[in-house]
Parts: sequence; structure tokens; C-alpha cells
Amino acid sequence: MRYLVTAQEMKQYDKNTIEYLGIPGPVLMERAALAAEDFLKERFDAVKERTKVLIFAGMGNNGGDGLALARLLAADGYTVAVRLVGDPEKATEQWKSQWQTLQHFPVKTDSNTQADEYNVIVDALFGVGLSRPVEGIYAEAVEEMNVAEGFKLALDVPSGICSDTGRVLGCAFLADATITFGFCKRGLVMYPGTDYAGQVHIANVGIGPESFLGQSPEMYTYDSCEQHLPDRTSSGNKGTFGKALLVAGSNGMAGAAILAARAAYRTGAGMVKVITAEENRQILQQGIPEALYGSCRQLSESLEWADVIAIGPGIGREEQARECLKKVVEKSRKPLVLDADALNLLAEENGKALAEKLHTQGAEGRVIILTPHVGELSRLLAKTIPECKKELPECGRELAERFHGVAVAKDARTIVCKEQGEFYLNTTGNSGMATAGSGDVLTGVILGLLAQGMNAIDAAVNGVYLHGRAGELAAKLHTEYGVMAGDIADCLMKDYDEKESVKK
Ligand SMILES: NC(=O)C1=CN([C@@H]2O[C@H](COP(=O)(O)OP(=O)(O)OC[C@H]3O[C@@H](n4cnc5c(N)ncnc54)[C@H](O)[C@@H]3O)[C@@H](O)[C@H]2O)[C@@H](O)CC1
Ligand SMILES: [K+]
Repeated sequence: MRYLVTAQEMKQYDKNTIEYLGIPGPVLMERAALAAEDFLKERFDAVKERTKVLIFAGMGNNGGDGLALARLLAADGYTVAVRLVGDPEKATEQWKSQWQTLQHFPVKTDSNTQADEYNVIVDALFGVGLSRPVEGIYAEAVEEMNVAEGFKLALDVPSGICSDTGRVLGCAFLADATITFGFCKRGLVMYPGTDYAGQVHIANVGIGPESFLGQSPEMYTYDSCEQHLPDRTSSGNKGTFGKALLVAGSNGMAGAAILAARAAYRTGAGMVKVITAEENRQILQQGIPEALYGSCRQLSESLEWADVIAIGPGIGREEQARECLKKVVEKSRKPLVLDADALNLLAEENGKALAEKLHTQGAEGRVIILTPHVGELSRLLAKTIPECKKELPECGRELAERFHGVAVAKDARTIVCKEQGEFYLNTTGNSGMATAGSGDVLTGVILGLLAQGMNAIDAAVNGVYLHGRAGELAAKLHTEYGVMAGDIADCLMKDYDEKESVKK
């Protein structure tokens, strides 16, 4: 598990480390600079004589990190120059102290440096203290760094990237790599910040969980399959691994049902039954012979049969779909995944009564997982799409609260939200997954995990992780251009090592 922190959280943890744990600020800064030095030495020690480093330093402690790095590199024999950007009179105390020390080292600090004469550019303009758009001399400095040739390293956060959202404030440094201190900042994994950050390295500078003092970060991610999948009993039969009911596919939309059913099986469900339009019967049975088939008339008895239910992929918004949704809500209390048109139906004026019922059921303990993309989320919350995109965690949480369930807010960085507690931000996947049917596969994955007895939050978190990971494997085979939803379903679990619970 990897924490993702906001600027405010990071500042609080800095403060706690210094004031409560008693580790002085200059020690933290020194460790930050040492980590950055190690990072550069690993890459450039072999060509030290030819390496010329130019560090752009702002007037805050990020600039202070830059000054400390300049000193360490110079002491180690590197050719180093520092370009100050801002008014040193207004610099922080730690910065001033670093500046004093730097005067004893062979570092060029006049303003005549030309970025194109250096082959390593370090951005130490702003870190988590960035508070407004980058303009004027700061924007000019960012522009100069960006057009320069050579390797580009950002300290803590690329200047201009909002640590909390990944948004560009004015303009931003385009790094090859970012070395970030203490904890990974949210903006380094969210878009577009992640593209500006390049490769992200997290340096331990002595700020750890001990510094939380009861206030752990609100967001986390996973970097590998470290999270646990349901145990598989060797003696289990198909009943052991759960009976999953999938209500999917109106006339002409059999593909959605096939994709979701295949994904549920690939994730480990014992039995999958698909309730779909009569017209889809043949194509469904050819497309996925492993699945049981049922018509909409058989929904009530199938609800009895099932352990878990998903409804939505390709159902459309016609009367039959509305009838099915009504039955699923009114005649069952079993764990339920709601996706696609099931969500759109709930957002409609005449879906409000059903939404109310679900809210009550959620409060009474029914497991409810909603998997809206931003458009569906905006309809459900009666907000605009830009509003939802801008505040995806908050909007996801609002939806989770509304249904007393778990909301999977799908975007390039999908966020899993509970009513309270931390958010999971997913970092697996790629642009190849923005393709028709990809969401149907995710619904199947989550359904498959629920069928095996996983709780709602674990099924949602693991589901989006595995779905994204399958997308990465599919892109290896077909490139991001060529990935189709069926490829994602086929790549599910392909690199999962049951014994190690990590990527092979
Ligand atoms: N507190 C600590 O002990 C540690 C801090 N560290 C470094 O310190 C950084 C945070 O330092 P600070 O809090 O001083 O903040 P920054 O150095 O990120 O920048 C803050 C300064 O920039 C100004 N500023 C913000 N946005 C601006 C804009 N768009 N245009 C012009 N000026 C702008 C602010 O008014 C402030 O003076 C971290 O990112 C990290 O690099 C590290 O040394 C690790 C330990
Ligand atoms: K920076």
C-alpha cells in the first residue's frame, strides 16, 4: 500500500516530525538533498566530468532543498550552478541558512547561467508550497527549463503542478523524473501531473507513519497485487465460489453481457447466470457457453438462486430494463453492483423512488456498489461533468453516502469511495482501456470477487486494480491503440501469482 498525500497533509506531517518527534527541519532538508544527490549520482557518476548541473531555486524550502543539493554535488566534484528565482530577502529561514553555507562551496550563483550549457536541470522552484498560478519570472524560469536539453529532475513536485489534484497552475515543469520526499503527493499520480512528473521516486527522509499522530492520509493506492484475493479452497466446487447473477444486454447489446460474464468467470466466480433479452439467447450461448442463460421472465427465480447480483451493462432504458431493475431492488437484498443504464435509470425522475428504496436497503446493510463513469455520476448527482471531474473523490463520496454503499468513480484515475474513511486511487491501466465495453468488464470483475465472498470495499478496490492491470497486459499484446474490451477480459489474472500475491 502506498499513501498519497495532499500538500496540507504533508505539511502537517513535516510539522509533527519536527515539533513532536524532535527531528530538526534542517536534518529533514539534508536528507532530502542527500536522496536527490544519490539519485543523480546513480545516473551520472560514471560521466561526472561531463556532467553540468543547473539548479533553479525558488525562495521557499523547496529552493532550500535545491541549495543543499548544489552544495552536496559540488563537494562531490560535480560542476554545479544555481539560478535564484525570486527575492532572497523574502526567503525562508532554512533557505537563508542553506545559502550562507553554500557560499563556502564552488557553486556558480550569478544570474548569467545559460540553461543550454548544462545537461542536468533541477527544478527546485516550488514544492508543496505552490499556492497560485505560476506567472512572471517564475513562468519564464519554467519555460527556460522546459526548452533546455538534458535530463530534468524535479524536487518533490514539478513546479506548477498542484500537489493535491495534479492540475497545471499556469505552467509547469516537464520532468523526466521526480524525487518526492516522505510520501507520494496525490498530484504526482493524477492527470496531468503524472505526465509532468515522469518517473516518480519516493525518498525516505525520516517522515513516516509515526508522524501521522492519529491523522493518516485520506488517500492510498496499490503498486502491485499485494492486496488479497479470496482464498480458494482446494476441495471447493462451483457452488463454493459463488453464484453470480448478471442482468445485462438488451436486444442488440449481447456483447455487454458476454464481456461482463466472461470477466466474472475469469476473476473466479463459480457460476454465472445471465438474464438478458430473448433475442440475445443464441449469441450469448455461442459467445460464452460457460454461462447459464435466463430470460427476463425468469428473473424472480434467478434472484432466489443467486448469491450476488449485477445489473446494468447494455440494458438500455426501455420499460423492460426498468422492470428488471425494480425487481432486483424490491425482491432481493443480496449484494448488488449497479452499472451503466441501471445508474441512468436511477437518475431519471421516475427512478427516484427506487433510489430511495436502495438508500434504505443500504442503511439496513445491503451491499451496494455503484460504478458510474463521470457522465453517469453527473446525472446521479445533478452536477456538471466538469464539476464531477474536478472533485471526483468528493463526488464519489457523496454518491456512496446517498446509497450507503461503495462508489467506484471511473475516470483515467478511478477512485473508490466509501461513506467515510480513506479513498483508494487506482494507478493501473492506460488509455487503451477507454474503449467500448471496458466498463462491462469491470462490472464482471467486481461481481466475480463479490461472488467469492469478498466484502464490498475489497471487491471494488481489487476489482479496479485487476481490471487496470489486465488493461496493461492487453496493451503489451496489442498496444494502447489496439486494446479491445475482450482483450482486457482475456488478460484478467494473467500475471497473478497466487502464492506470492504479487506481480510475476
Ligand atoms: N518542512 C520541512 O522540513 C521539509 C520541507 N521540504 C521541502 O520544502 C518544500 C515546502 O517548502 P515551503 O513550504 O517553503 O514551500 P515551497 O518551497 O514549495 O514554496 C513556497 C514559497 O513560494 C511562494 N509561492 C507559492 N506559489 C507561488 C507562485 N505561483 N508564484 C510565486 N511564488 C509562489 C510561497 O508564497 C512561498 O514563499 C517541500 O516541497 C520540500 O521540497 C523538504 O526539505 C523536506 C523537509
Ligand atoms: K519543484
